[in-house]
Amino acid sequence: MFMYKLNDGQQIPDFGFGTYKLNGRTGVQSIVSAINNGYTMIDTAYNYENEGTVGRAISESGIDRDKLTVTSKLPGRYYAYDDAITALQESLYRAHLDYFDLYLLHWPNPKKGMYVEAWQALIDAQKFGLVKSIGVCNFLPEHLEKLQKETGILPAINQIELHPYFNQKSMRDFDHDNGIVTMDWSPLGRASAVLKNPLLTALGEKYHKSVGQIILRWEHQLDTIPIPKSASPVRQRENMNIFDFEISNIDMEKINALTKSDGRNKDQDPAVYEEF
Ligand SMILES: NC(=O)C1=CN([C@@H]2O[C@H](COP(=O)(O)OP(=O)(O)OC[C@H]3O[C@@H](n4cnc5c(N)ncnc54)[C@H](OP(=O)(O)O)[C@@H]3O)[C@@H](O)[C@H]2O)C=CC1
Ligand SMILES: O=C(O)C(=O)[C@@H](O)[C@H](O)C(=O)CO
Repeated sequence: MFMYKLNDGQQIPDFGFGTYKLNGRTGVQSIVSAINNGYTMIDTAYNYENEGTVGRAISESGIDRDKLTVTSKLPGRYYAYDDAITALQESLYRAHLDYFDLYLLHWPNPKKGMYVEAWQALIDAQKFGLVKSIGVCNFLPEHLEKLQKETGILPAINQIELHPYFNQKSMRDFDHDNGIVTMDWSPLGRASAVLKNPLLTALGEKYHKSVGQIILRWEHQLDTIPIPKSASPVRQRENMNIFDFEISNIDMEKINALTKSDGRNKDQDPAVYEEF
């Protein structure tokens, strides 16, 4: 597995596992299965209310902690400095972990205007050793520029919605030009219509792969990190099995052309959408 080198010197895998909606005992079983299937990076969030589920799965899997990259996220209601530090400590407590490999601001929530204060808390949390790397989700160029201007420190990761119907070319370019690695949420479009797209279906037949594998391979070749979620051990294995083929440049361009300006799954435009 390829490792991305982050702007703070840390390294993270080029593929991960999403856990939104994996909760409780069945969630533990799915996450243990993902770890046994070879996933080494796990994405959770305070707001998924499953950091405990993730922690339990890590312990039941028996894997060494240092073989895993574990990510969690700070919800917008805790963006005041002291609240952010307390929430991060609570996240760690719930997950039964001493540190996160990566901790992200979950949404910029620009109307609330507190993401710089929260970012300062993450900068300090990294110094305290609570987290190895710090990043953001759903940040637009103007939000990143503000972090740079006011703290001098840019995120290591920007986790954004990315799939063939919303390929985020300009945001990817901005991240790349600023040394930020792009990670893809809902990389399979949350199993929406994209999985039935005729071009992707035809490419699946051409490369002898499923539509999901075509999409995830395309995201890999865009130099981004997909983190597909699946409760099913069979689909977990399917989703990881993308490292034995290569999509041609011409076919990459065809997939790139599927993007739509209104292609977001749920109309969550971070310029206006707020989540706490
Ligand atoms: N930072 C942010 O703001 C956000 C972060 N995230 C993170 O990104 C992760 C991934 O995104 P998510 O929204 O879950 O969506 P995904 O694009 O990963 O899609 C998950 C859905 O696809 C199905 N699925 C998985 N594999 C396949 C396959 N090979 N063929 C067909 N269907 C499949 C799953 O069903 P089944 O489980 O039955 O296999 C599930 O319904 C999240 O779990 C979360 O960790 C997500 C949204 C926002
Ligand atoms: O899943 C997440 O990380 C989110 O940020 C949510 O917004 C999620 O995308 C959602 O759909 C909530 O309704």
